[in-house]
Amino acid sequence: MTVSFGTRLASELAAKRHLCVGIDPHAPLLSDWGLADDAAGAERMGREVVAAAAGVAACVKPQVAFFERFGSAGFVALERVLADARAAGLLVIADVKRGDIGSSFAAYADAWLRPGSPLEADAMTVAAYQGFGSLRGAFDRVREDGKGLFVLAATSNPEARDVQQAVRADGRTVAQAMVDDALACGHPGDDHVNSVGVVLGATLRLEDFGIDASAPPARPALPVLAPGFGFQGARVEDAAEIFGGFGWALLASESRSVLAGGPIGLATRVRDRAEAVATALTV
Ligand SMILES: O=c1ccn([C@@H]2O[C@H](COP(=O)(O)O)[C@@H](O)[C@H]2O)c(=O)[nH]1
Repeated sequence: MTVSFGTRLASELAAKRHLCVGIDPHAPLLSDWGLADDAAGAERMGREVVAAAAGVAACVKPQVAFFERFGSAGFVALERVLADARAAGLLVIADVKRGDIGSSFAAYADAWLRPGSPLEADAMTVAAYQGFGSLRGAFDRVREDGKGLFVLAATSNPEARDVQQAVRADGRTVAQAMVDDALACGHPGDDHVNSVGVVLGATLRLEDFGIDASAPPARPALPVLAPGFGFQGARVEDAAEIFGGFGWALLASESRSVLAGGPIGLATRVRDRAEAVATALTV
């Protein structure tokens, strides 16, 4: 049996690595770094982030949109960043937020999770708004190839609450149903951490989404990818307070706040954020 994504993530968390460094080559950031707003600039930033994050952060999260905007050259750049991350032993979460009818979604899973694919990552972000079952094409990748999924549940953008706070016919919010459904999927080898997790924004009050963060962690624990720290306003120092029982398997994600300021001092910024979140989540 393949080693599950949940097992690999559990090792990172056991080593108190809870930081996820986002790789978001925004045009103004590339300019700050003295790089051109092109695929070569995005590649250079991505590879420097990987070098700074290796051994310090649990994972990196390339925001694929910032590579995709350069077309095929952007994908080649991303492939090189992914190869570096794999070689550095970092987990990679491709932030692609894919979702579609089952047959098309399976092709997305093939692109981002199939072993040997040029864009292979360890996990990808997915949207289940066409029904949780539409993600089934990725479940084989989870169970057979040891890959992971992060399902959008309560996202950090303010517009999302119209959809995610809506109450379904079964009385649960859409967000809570995503949490429940994610926990029900996974890999048979997931002992401590589930291979399928959710995205919960750090800027939110989870109770507004019908999510009870005070409950003790499930076993295996639901991994939570939490963007919204740093630039969007949440503080990693408050991670335990915000996420309660979800803190056990929390990945606190920061992109712009770590990338701003250029390559000089990048390693120190990554280390500082990694230490701050580890301290916040140490009970
Ligand atoms: O709810 C969500 C889901 C994903 N994101 C993504 O995370 C990063 C956040 O970047 P920062 O610079 O740290 O704000 C970005 O790639 C978003 O697309 C999110 O922000 N919220």
